[in-house]
Amino acid sequence: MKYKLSVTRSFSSAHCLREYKGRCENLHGHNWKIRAAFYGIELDDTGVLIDFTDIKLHLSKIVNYLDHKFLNEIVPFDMVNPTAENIAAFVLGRLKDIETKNAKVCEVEVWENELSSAVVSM
Ligand SMILES: Nc1nc2c(c(=O)[nH]1)N=C([C@H](O)[C@H](O)COP(=O)(O)OP(=O)(O)OP(=O)(O)O)CN2
Ligand SMILES: [Zn+2]
Repeated sequence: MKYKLSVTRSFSSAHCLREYKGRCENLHGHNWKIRAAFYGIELDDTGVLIDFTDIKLHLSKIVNYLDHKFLNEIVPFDMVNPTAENIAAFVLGRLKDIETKNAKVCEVEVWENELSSAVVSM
């Protein structure tokens, strides 16, 4: 069997898309939502793949870094366009810090709004 756990957080921040031909090149904001998923096949002795609390804590730290910021001014988005795709990839990379023997980060989904999201997966 395979197990997949998800934790979701939200934050608000502003961005503008460089080289974008349209209104999104102008400064604007979103109420972003992020879902991070871990997968694995082996549970520990307590029946847990990875503690939701560990994911929540780490995801909250990442979200705090992004919250109420102008994303284009903070690393890595001072160099990399702050698209939903690039934000998802950034969060996925940071979540590798809490991977365990049993649980690996497999997917991050970032919503710009209720209707549009980007998913990056391993
Ligand atoms: N593949 C991607 N496409 C776009 C991204 C992105 O991150 N990845 N980002 C944008 C802009 O951020 C833009 O703000 C999105 O605009 P839009 O889709 O028009 O949505 P709005 O939140 O502005 O609301 P609407 O009311 O639906 O216009 C563009 N594309
Ligand atoms: Zn936008």
